[in-house]
Amino acid sequence: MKQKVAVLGTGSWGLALGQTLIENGHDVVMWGRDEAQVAEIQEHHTNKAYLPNIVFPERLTATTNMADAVQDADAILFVVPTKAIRQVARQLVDVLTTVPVIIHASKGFEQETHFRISEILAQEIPSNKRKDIVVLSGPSHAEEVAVHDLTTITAASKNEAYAIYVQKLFSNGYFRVYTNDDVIGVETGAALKNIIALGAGAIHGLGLGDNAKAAIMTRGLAEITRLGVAMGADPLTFIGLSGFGDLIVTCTSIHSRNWRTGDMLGKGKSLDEILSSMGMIVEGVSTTKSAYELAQELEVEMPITEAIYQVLYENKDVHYVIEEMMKRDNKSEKEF
Ligand SMILES: NC(=O)c1ccc[n+]([C@@H]2O[C@H](COP(=O)([O-])OP(=O)(O)OC[C@H]3O[C@@H](n4cnc5c(N)ncnc54)[C@H](O)[C@@H]3O)[C@@H](O)[C@H]2O)c1
Ligand SMILES: O=P(O)(O)OC[C@H](O)CO
Repeated sequence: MKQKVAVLGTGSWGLALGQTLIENGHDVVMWGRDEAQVAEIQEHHTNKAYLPNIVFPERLTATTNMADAVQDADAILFVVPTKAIRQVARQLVDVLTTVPVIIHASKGFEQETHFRISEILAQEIPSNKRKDIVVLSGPSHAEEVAVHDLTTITAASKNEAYAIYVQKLFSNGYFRVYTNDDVIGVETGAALKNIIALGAGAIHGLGLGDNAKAAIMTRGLAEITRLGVAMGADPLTFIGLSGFGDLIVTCTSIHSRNWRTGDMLGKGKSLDEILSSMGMIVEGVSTTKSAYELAQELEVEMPITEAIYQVLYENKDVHYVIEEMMKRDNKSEKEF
């Protein structure tokens, strides 16, 4: 059945998902705070800074007026950077006139509080003003979805009916959506893989070999699983799309902002220089800090995260942190 969906966020992922929904026959209005981005979508059906070669369908409209965007909405998709989720949710509550399904497709933890995104949304949007909150997450670069490259993704909710609602909303011939009931696992896998992608990029930038790439991905998955399980996730989720799947794509794709950031760090550029040239959100940088703090709080061993934290936040040299990691006490692969 045709649905009206408001997409909050006019970045690359919001646009690719908005286009997918339009192609599935739904009505979509995008909300963005950036007047220039909204005007470009309205007038030229493009966002040349984020998805340079894509012309979006004319039916994909955008506005800076949130009340207009969410009017009559059956579903509202949050796809702004994690740091903006709480503030955008507060703005939404003031203008909501329907009781929509809330979906989010962002990846990260709130700084300081370490809340997952669905937790922030549940705190800010009263339960009588919304239906369920569903997480949409998996190995999916906007650049590929926007040109209909085959993609698989997960819709996660404790309430199967709403996960199926989101599955049906987005599924089509190039976009296959699976359901999952492990919201914690899906959100933690999605957030934490960005840290490992920073490391995989750095390994590439340093000119290290394929063995090292395999090592960081495999041992990265081990520490993602350790922290995720300590936060209440099902360990099996981490061998699914939002764990292993997203880890592979983010650690190997040239489209990954996190991988590219790591690559440039490995080549000796400074973090400030890299982030200002990127012009797009690199969630792994703030997630590294949250995960480092969470690991200490929950007493979980995360040597790769710790090493990346030291490079990003303590100005340690990449070669030095790799050497220190390799010198750690011998251990069994099965130690958890
Ligand atoms: N790009 C992808 O391929 C992709 C895929 C899956 C998930 N994600 C996740 O989706 C989220 C958004 O990523 P993106 O790639 O679309 O980012 P982006 O950098 O391409 O765009 C971010 C958008 O958010 C807007 N924005 C920034 N701060 C804001 C604020 N305070 N209030 C309102 N809007 C604000 C920007 O103007 C921009 O339109 C991230 O959490 C990212 O990890 C991205
Ligand atoms: O470009 P990245 O590194 O933010 O990754 C985007 C998506 O999370 C990949 O699934």
